[in-house]
Amino acid sequence: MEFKKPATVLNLANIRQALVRMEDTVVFSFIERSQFYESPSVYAPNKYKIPNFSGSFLDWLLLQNEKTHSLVRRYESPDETPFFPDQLEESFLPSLNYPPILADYADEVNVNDEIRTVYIEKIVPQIAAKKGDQDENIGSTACADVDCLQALSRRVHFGKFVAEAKFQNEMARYTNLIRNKDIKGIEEAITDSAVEAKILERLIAKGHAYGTDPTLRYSQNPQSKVQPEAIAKIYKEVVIPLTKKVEVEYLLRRLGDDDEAEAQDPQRKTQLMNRLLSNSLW
Ligand SMILES: O=C(O)C(=O)C[C@]1(C(=O)O)C=C[C@@H](O)C=C1
Repeated sequence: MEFKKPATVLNLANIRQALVRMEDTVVFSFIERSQFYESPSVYAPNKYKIPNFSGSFLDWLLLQNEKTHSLVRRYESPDETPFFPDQLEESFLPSLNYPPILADYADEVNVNDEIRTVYIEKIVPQIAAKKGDQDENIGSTACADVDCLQALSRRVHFGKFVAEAKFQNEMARYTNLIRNKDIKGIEEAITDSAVEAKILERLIAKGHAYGTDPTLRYSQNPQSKVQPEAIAKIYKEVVIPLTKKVEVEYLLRRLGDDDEAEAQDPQRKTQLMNRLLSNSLW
Protein backbone atom coordinates (compact mmCIF):
# COMPACT_ATOMS: atom_id res chain seq x y z
CA MET A 1 0.00 0.00 0.00
CA GLU A 2 1.29 3.42 -0.90
CA PHE A 3 -0.21 5.71 1.68
CA LYS A 4 1.27 8.72 -0.04
CA LYS A 5 -1.05 7.93 -2.99
CA PRO A 6 -4.61 7.93 -1.60
CA ALA A 7 -6.26 6.90 -4.90
CA THR A 8 -4.43 3.56 -4.96
CA VAL A 9 -5.20 2.92 -1.30
CA LEU A 10 -8.93 3.42 -1.73
CA ASN A 11 -9.24 0.99 -4.60
CA LEU A 12 -11.28 -1.95 -3.26
CA ALA A 13 -9.40 -4.51 -5.39
CA ASN A 14 -6.06 -3.29 -3.96
CA ILE A 15 -7.44 -3.36 -0.44
CA ARG A 16 -8.64 -6.94 -0.88
CA GLN A 17 -5.24 -7.93 -2.22
CA ALA A 18 -3.65 -6.46 0.88
CA LEU A 19 -6.09 -8.44 3.02
CA VAL A 20 -5.12 -11.65 1.20
CA ARG A 21 -1.45 -10.87 1.87
CA MET A 22 -2.20 -10.28 5.54
CA GLU A 23 -3.64 -13.81 5.76
CA ASP A 24 -0.07 -15.08 5.38
CA THR A 25 1.10 -13.00 8.33
CA VAL A 26 -1.82 -14.16 10.47
CA VAL A 27 -1.42 -17.85 9.55
CA PHE A 28 2.35 -17.81 10.13
CA SER A 29 1.97 -15.99 13.44
CA PHE A 30 -0.54 -18.65 14.57
CA ILE A 31 1.90 -21.38 13.50
CA GLU A 32 4.66 -19.73 15.57
CA ARG A 33 2.37 -19.47 18.59
CA SER A 34 1.32 -23.11 18.21
CA GLN A 35 4.77 -24.28 19.43
CA PHE A 36 3.96 -23.13 22.95
CA TYR A 37 1.51 -24.11 25.68
CA GLU A 38 -1.58 -22.07 26.43
CA SER A 39 0.41 -20.40 29.26
CA PRO A 40 -2.27 -18.74 31.39
CA SER A 41 0.43 -17.05 33.53
CA VAL A 42 1.26 -14.81 30.57
CA TYR A 43 -2.25 -13.32 30.70
CA ALA A 44 -2.94 -13.21 34.45
CA PRO A 45 -2.90 -9.64 35.82
CA ASN A 46 0.01 -9.02 38.21
CA LYS A 47 1.21 -12.62 38.16
CA TYR A 48 4.77 -11.28 37.99
CA LYS A 49 6.10 -8.31 39.95
CA ILE A 50 7.00 -5.91 37.17
CA PRO A 51 8.57 -2.63 38.32
CA ASN A 52 6.26 0.38 37.79
CA PHE A 53 3.61 -1.66 36.03
CA SER A 54 0.28 -3.14 36.93
CA GLY A 55 -1.19 -5.72 34.55
CA SER A 56 -0.33 -8.93 32.75
CA PHE A 57 3.08 -9.94 31.44
CA LEU A 58 1.63 -9.82 27.92
CA ASP A 59 0.34 -6.27 28.41
CA TRP A 60 3.70 -5.18 29.70
CA LEU A 61 5.51 -6.63 26.67
CA LEU A 62 2.94 -5.23 24.26
CA LEU A 63 3.33 -1.78 25.81
CA GLN A 64 7.16 -1.88 25.62
CA ASN A 65 6.89 -3.00 22.00
CA GLU A 66 4.48 -0.19 21.10
CA LYS A 67 6.58 2.44 22.88
CA THR A 68 9.68 1.34 20.96
CA HIS A 69 7.84 1.10 17.65
CA SER A 70 6.26 4.52 18.14
CA LEU A 71 9.83 5.85 18.12
CA VAL A 72 10.19 4.59 14.54
CA ARG A 73 6.79 6.12 13.56
CA ARG A 74 4.87 2.84 13.36
CA TYR A 75 1.68 4.46 14.64
CA GLU A 76 1.88 7.42 12.29
CA SER A 77 0.99 4.98 9.55
CA PRO A 78 -2.79 4.96 8.92
CA ASP A 79 -2.89 1.15 8.85
CA GLU A 80 -1.52 0.71 12.37
CA THR A 81 -3.74 0.93 15.44
CA PRO A 82 -2.06 0.78 18.86
CA PHE A 83 -3.30 -1.14 21.91
CA PHE A 84 -2.03 1.66 24.17
CA PRO A 85 -2.73 4.86 22.23
CA ASP A 86 -2.26 7.05 25.31
CA GLN A 87 1.20 5.77 26.17
CA LEU A 88 3.07 6.12 22.90
CA GLU A 89 6.20 8.21 22.55
CA GLU A 90 7.09 10.88 20.06
CA SER A 91 9.58 9.89 17.41
CA PHE A 92 12.90 11.70 16.95
CA LEU A 93 12.47 11.05 13.20
CA PRO A 94 10.78 13.75 11.10
CA SER A 95 7.00 13.38 10.88
CA LEU A 96 5.73 11.54 7.80
CA ASN A 97 2.80 13.82 7.01
CA TYR A 98 0.69 11.34 5.08
CA PRO A 99 -2.04 12.89 2.97
CA PRO A 100 -5.44 12.33 4.62
CA ILE A 101 -7.00 9.09 3.36
CA LEU A 102 -9.44 8.28 6.13
CA ALA A 103 -11.79 10.57 8.04
CA ASP A 104 -10.16 12.55 10.86
CA TYR A 105 -11.76 10.41 13.61
CA ALA A 106 -10.29 7.16 12.16
CA ASP A 107 -7.80 6.72 15.02
CA GLU A 108 -10.69 6.63 17.48
CA VAL A 109 -12.12 3.54 15.80
CA ASN A 110 -10.16 1.03 17.85
CA VAL A 111 -11.38 -2.47 18.76
CA ASN A 112 -8.04 -3.68 20.12
CA ASP A 113 -9.38 -4.37 23.63
CA GLU A 114 -11.90 -6.73 22.10
CA ILE A 115 -9.23 -8.33 19.90
CA ARG A 116 -7.02 -8.98 22.94
CA THR A 117 -9.87 -10.50 24.97
CA VAL A 118 -11.08 -12.79 22.20
CA TYR A 119 -7.50 -13.75 21.36
CA ILE A 120 -6.74 -14.87 24.93
CA GLU A 121 -10.08 -16.53 25.57
CA LYS A 122 -10.93 -18.10 22.23
CA ILE A 123 -7.98 -18.14 19.86
CA VAL A 124 -5.10 -19.25 22.11
CA PRO A 125 -6.92 -22.42 23.27
CA GLN A 126 -7.41 -23.41 19.63
CA ILE A 127 -3.86 -22.90 18.46
CA ALA A 128 -1.66 -23.67 21.51
CA ALA A 129 0.31 -26.94 21.71
CA LYS A 130 -1.06 -27.97 25.11
CA LYS A 131 -2.93 -26.68 28.12
CA GLY A 132 -1.06 -25.33 31.14
CA ASP A 133 2.12 -23.35 31.73
CA GLN A 134 5.65 -23.87 30.56
CA ASP A 135 7.83 -21.63 32.74
CA GLU A 136 10.88 -21.64 30.50
CA ASN A 137 8.88 -20.32 27.55
CA ILE A 138 6.80 -17.47 28.92
CA GLY A 139 9.00 -14.91 27.16
CA SER A 140 8.82 -16.68 23.79
CA THR A 141 5.10 -17.19 24.23
CA ALA A 142 4.44 -13.54 24.97
CA CYS A 143 6.61 -12.51 21.98
CA ALA A 144 4.56 -14.81 19.74
CA ASP A 145 1.37 -13.35 21.23
CA VAL A 146 2.47 -9.81 20.41
CA ASP A 147 3.02 -10.87 16.78
CA CYS A 148 -0.40 -12.54 16.60
CA LEU A 149 -2.17 -9.56 18.17
CA GLN A 150 -0.47 -7.04 15.92
CA ALA A 151 -1.24 -9.11 12.81
CA LEU A 152 -4.88 -9.45 13.85
CA SER A 153 -5.18 -5.78 14.74
CA ARG A 154 -3.78 -4.59 11.43
CA ARG A 155 -6.09 -6.94 9.50
CA VAL A 156 -9.21 -6.01 11.44
CA HIS A 157 -8.60 -2.25 11.35
CA PHE A 158 -8.03 -2.41 7.61
CA GLY A 159 -11.81 -2.38 7.71
CA LYS A 160 -11.48 1.42 7.87
CA PHE A 161 -10.02 1.49 4.35
CA VAL A 162 -12.65 -0.97 3.09
CA ALA A 163 -15.37 1.24 4.59
CA GLU A 164 -13.99 4.46 3.13
CA ALA A 165 -13.65 2.86 -0.32
CA LYS A 166 -17.21 1.52 -0.17
CA PHE A 167 -18.53 4.89 1.01
CA GLN A 168 -16.83 6.69 -1.86
CA ASN A 169 -18.05 4.10 -4.41
CA GLU A 170 -21.69 4.36 -3.31
CA MET A 171 -22.01 7.66 -1.55
CA ALA A 172 -25.75 8.16 -1.96
CA ARG A 173 -26.61 4.69 -0.68
CA TYR A 174 -24.39 4.93 2.39
CA THR A 175 -25.39 8.51 3.17
CA ASN A 176 -28.98 7.37 3.30
CA LEU A 177 -28.24 4.38 5.51
CA ILE A 178 -26.06 6.45 7.86
CA ARG A 179 -28.66 9.24 8.15
CA ASN A 180 -31.27 6.64 9.09
CA LYS A 181 -28.84 5.01 11.56
CA ASP A 182 -29.72 1.81 9.76
CA ILE A 183 -27.03 -0.38 11.28
CA LYS A 184 -28.48 -3.59 9.90
CA GLY A 185 -28.73 -1.99 6.46
CA ILE A 186 -25.09 -0.87 6.63
CA GLU A 187 -24.05 -4.35 7.69
CA GLU A 188 -25.92 -5.83 4.73
CA ALA A 189 -24.43 -3.29 2.35
CA ILE A 190 -20.84 -4.04 3.37
CA THR A 191 -21.28 -7.81 3.32
CA ASP A 192 -20.08 -9.82 0.35
CA SER A 193 -20.75 -13.49 1.10
CA ALA A 194 -18.87 -14.74 -1.97
CA VAL A 195 -15.71 -12.90 -0.88
CA GLU A 196 -16.06 -14.32 2.64
CA ALA A 197 -16.49 -17.89 1.35
CA LYS A 198 -13.40 -17.53 -0.81
CA ILE A 199 -11.36 -16.30 2.17
CA LEU A 200 -12.33 -19.34 4.25
CA GLU A 201 -11.57 -21.72 1.41
CA ARG A 202 -8.16 -20.10 0.85
CA LEU A 203 -7.32 -20.23 4.57
CA ILE A 204 -7.87 -23.98 4.67
CA ALA A 205 -5.48 -24.34 1.72
CA LYS A 206 -2.92 -22.02 3.33
CA GLY A 207 -3.20 -23.83 6.66
CA HIS A 208 -2.29 -27.08 4.91
CA ALA A 209 0.43 -25.57 2.73
CA TYR A 210 2.20 -23.49 5.39
CA GLY A 211 1.77 -25.93 8.27
CA THR A 212 3.29 -29.06 6.74
CA ASP A 213 6.51 -30.09 5.03
CA PRO A 214 5.93 -29.58 1.28
CA THR A 215 8.69 -32.04 0.32
CA LEU A 216 6.90 -34.99 1.93
CA ARG A 217 4.19 -36.93 0.15
CA TYR A 218 0.70 -36.27 1.43
CA SER A 219 0.40 -39.65 3.18
CA GLN A 220 3.70 -39.14 5.04
CA ASN A 221 2.98 -35.61 6.11
CA PRO A 222 2.41 -35.05 9.82
CA GLN A 223 -0.66 -33.10 10.86
CA SER A 224 -0.67 -29.38 10.16
CA LYS A 225 0.83 -27.36 12.99
CA VAL A 226 -2.45 -25.50 13.41
CA GLN A 227 -5.61 -27.20 12.20
CA PRO A 228 -6.56 -25.42 8.94
CA GLU A 229 -10.22 -25.70 9.93
CA ALA A 230 -9.44 -23.88 13.19
CA ILE A 231 -7.89 -20.99 11.27
CA ALA A 232 -10.97 -20.74 9.03
CA LYS A 233 -13.22 -20.87 12.10
CA ILE A 234 -11.28 -18.06 13.77
CA TYR A 235 -11.70 -15.94 10.65
CA LYS A 236 -15.39 -16.77 10.33
CA GLU A 237 -16.25 -16.15 13.95
CA VAL A 238 -13.81 -13.45 14.99
CA VAL A 239 -11.72 -11.79 12.29
CA ILE A 240 -14.40 -11.07 9.69
CA PRO A 241 -17.09 -10.04 12.23
CA LEU A 242 -14.63 -7.65 13.93
CA THR A 243 -13.59 -6.22 10.55
CA LYS A 244 -17.25 -5.57 9.84
CA LYS A 245 -17.66 -3.97 13.24
CA VAL A 246 -14.81 -1.58 12.40
CA GLU A 247 -16.45 -0.83 9.04
CA VAL A 248 -19.83 -0.08 10.64
CA GLU A 249 -18.32 2.02 13.43
CA TYR A 250 -16.32 4.00 10.89
CA LEU A 251 -19.28 4.51 8.56
CA LEU A 252 -21.67 5.60 11.31
CA ARG A 253 -19.54 8.70 11.91
CA ARG A 254 -18.77 9.35 8.29
CA LEU A 255 -21.23 12.22 7.75
CA GLY A 256 -19.41 14.40 10.24
CA ASP A 257 -19.99 16.10 13.56
CA ASP A 258 -23.09 17.96 12.50
CA ASP A 259 -24.81 14.66 11.96
CA GLU A 260 -27.49 15.57 14.43
CA ALA A 261 -28.33 12.17 15.95
CA GLU A 262 -24.72 11.28 16.51
CA ALA A 263 -24.00 14.53 18.30
CA GLN A 264 -27.02 13.99 20.53
CA ASP A 265 -26.66 10.38 21.51
CA PRO A 266 -23.39 8.64 20.60
CA GLN A 267 -23.65 6.18 23.51
CA ARG A 268 -26.99 4.74 22.49
CA LYS A 269 -25.69 4.08 19.02
CA THR A 270 -22.62 2.22 20.28
CA GLN A 271 -24.78 0.10 22.57
CA LEU A 272 -27.17 -0.73 19.76
CA MET A 273 -24.35 -1.62 17.43
CA ASN A 274 -22.65 -3.84 20.00
CA ARG A 275 -25.94 -5.66 20.55
CA LEU A 276 -26.48 -6.19 16.85
CA LEU A 277 -22.98 -7.38 16.18
CA SER A 278 -22.42 -9.42 19.33
CA ASN A 279 -24.37 -12.33 17.84
CA SER A 280 -21.68 -12.91 15.29
CA LEU A 281 -18.89 -13.32 17.90
CA TRP A 282 -18.39 -16.33 20.16
O1 LIG B 1 -13.79 -7.28 1.20
C1 LIG B 1 -14.73 -6.68 1.70
O2 LIG B 1 -15.62 -6.16 1.02
C2 LIG B 1 -14.83 -6.52 3.16
O3 LIG B 1 -15.71 -5.83 3.64
C3 LIG B 1 -13.91 -7.27 4.03
C4 LIG B 1 -14.55 -8.56 4.53
C5 LIG B 1 -13.46 -9.29 5.37
O4 LIG B 1 -13.42 -9.10 6.57
O5 LIG B 1 -12.66 -9.99 4.76
C6 LIG B 1 -15.70 -8.23 5.40
C7 LIG B 1 -16.96 -8.22 4.89
C8 LIG B 1 -17.32 -8.74 3.57
O6 LIG B 1 -18.42 -9.57 3.65
C9 LIG B 1 -16.20 -9.42 2.91
C10 LIG B 1 -14.95 -9.40 3.39
